[in-house]
Amino acid sequence: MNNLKQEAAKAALQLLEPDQFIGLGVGSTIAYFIELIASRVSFKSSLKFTSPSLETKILLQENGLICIDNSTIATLDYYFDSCDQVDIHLNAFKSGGGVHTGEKIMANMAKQFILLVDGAKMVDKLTTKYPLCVEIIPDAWLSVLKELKSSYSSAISNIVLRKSEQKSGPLLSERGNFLADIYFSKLPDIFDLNKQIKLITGVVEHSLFYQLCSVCLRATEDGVTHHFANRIVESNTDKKSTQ
Ligand SMILES: O=C(CO)[C@H](O)[C@H](O)COP(=O)(O)O
Repeated sequence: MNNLKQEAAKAALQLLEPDQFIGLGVGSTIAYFIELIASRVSFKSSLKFTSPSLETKILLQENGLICIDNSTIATLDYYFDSCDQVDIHLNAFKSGGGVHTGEKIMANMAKQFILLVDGAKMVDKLTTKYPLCVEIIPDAWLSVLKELKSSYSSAISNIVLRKSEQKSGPLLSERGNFLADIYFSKLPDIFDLNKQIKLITGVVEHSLFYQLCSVCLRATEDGVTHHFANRIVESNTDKKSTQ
């Protein structure tokens, strides 16, 4: 599986050109991508990077890549990230990292949001395998919980407030908010879910990335395919040099 993540990251190298401004998400796929950029891209010193994740920012610095403060940026050439699960229309759950608010801001800023996945992450339709993570302003935690339970009573199996393992109490997001995972027994229509959860007062953002992704590079044992919405347009046979 890790090998396939590396293959997806390798295919993404071919999109890079000198002087681009690039956003990067977080996770093992993005860590491979950073290592590959640092070791293989001859024009890496002309590239500028940013990330919503402190972990990724540190990795960029450790690899000698230029990392810019994200609050000073309005446009990116590309935003690269992975996800927990993506459907054939390129809607994705990005719940794992708990940094979906910052990730969504970057996906919106980017001319193109590119997902890098191993084949197993792509499904016809999103499932209940992963929770929907919701960032919530702490004052509103109980009222949001009440509203979620009343609006989705028949569809939700559990709602779990993320807790810190290293100290007692809730885990805080980068913005000092709570993170709650909503587990569904039956996934509501994702068009409605995307809109309705955001309408709850106190919800900052949720981890469903609805119609935000431009292209998904999907690596399987047979190679890397480029998915645009529900079409597979090209296979990764392009050997544009990054040396
Ligand atoms: O969505 C994410 C973070 O919010 C990550 O991209 C997701 O957890 C996948 O990570 P990995 O590349 O380690 O499989």
